[in-house]
Amino acid sequence: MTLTITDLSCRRGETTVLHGVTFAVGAGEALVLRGANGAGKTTLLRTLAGLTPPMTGSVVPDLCAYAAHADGLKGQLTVAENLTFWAHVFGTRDIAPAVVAFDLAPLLSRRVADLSAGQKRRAALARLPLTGRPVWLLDEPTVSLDADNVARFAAAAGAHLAGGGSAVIATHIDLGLPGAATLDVSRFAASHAPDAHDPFAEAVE
Ligand SMILES: Nc1ncnc2c1ncn2[C@@H]1O[C@H](COP(=O)(O)OP(=O)(O)OP(=O)(O)O)[C@@H](O)[C@H]1O
Repeated sequence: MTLTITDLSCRRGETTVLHGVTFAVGAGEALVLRGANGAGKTTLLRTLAGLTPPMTGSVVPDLCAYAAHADGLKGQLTVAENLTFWAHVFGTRDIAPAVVAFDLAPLLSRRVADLSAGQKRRAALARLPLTGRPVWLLDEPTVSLDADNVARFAAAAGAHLAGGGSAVIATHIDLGLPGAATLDVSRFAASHAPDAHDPFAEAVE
């Protein structure tokens, strides 16, 4: 499965942030998004995930599992209850491989609200394989993780790729994923693109 994105324009609020985004990510491949703070990495991921409709181009949210900045877990439920709920939603049965991959066994009976930031992050990331979806969209997935858990996450992402999945990742650290390509979203900055409605735009440039 190849995720092919052509001439995508992405907005945040009323503002067009990215214009003409074009890339492809094949099975087994990862694309690392680069760009300064505010360049539009989160905006692109949210658009790919279907949370914000694109202004031009199209996306396929049903192929994608999105791990956002926010963990999105139910604080009053335990880790086991959160993962079981998630597995049920996506029709997967067995949470055990995800529990092992993210070392969650000691935390299964703990309420998510009582966990540390890194523990919450591990529980949130463990939902990715439970979706069964081929494209992982990851927004700074390693924030709050210690070195051992960064390595665990990199191994889980590597296993996902080895199994024919793909990933689009905004990250400032090198996860060491083999063959990962990079895309600097700044090249698609809408403010750099001529405005089709502004006859003077090209003259100004
Ligand atoms: N809710 C919002 N409404 C309007 N504009 C927003 C909103 N959230 C972010 N923006 C703006 O959209 C632009 C792109 O932000 P985005 O979060 O996609 O950048 P980013 O590359 O992910 O940045 P960072 O590296 O800081 O996480 C920025 O100019 C930002 O100020």
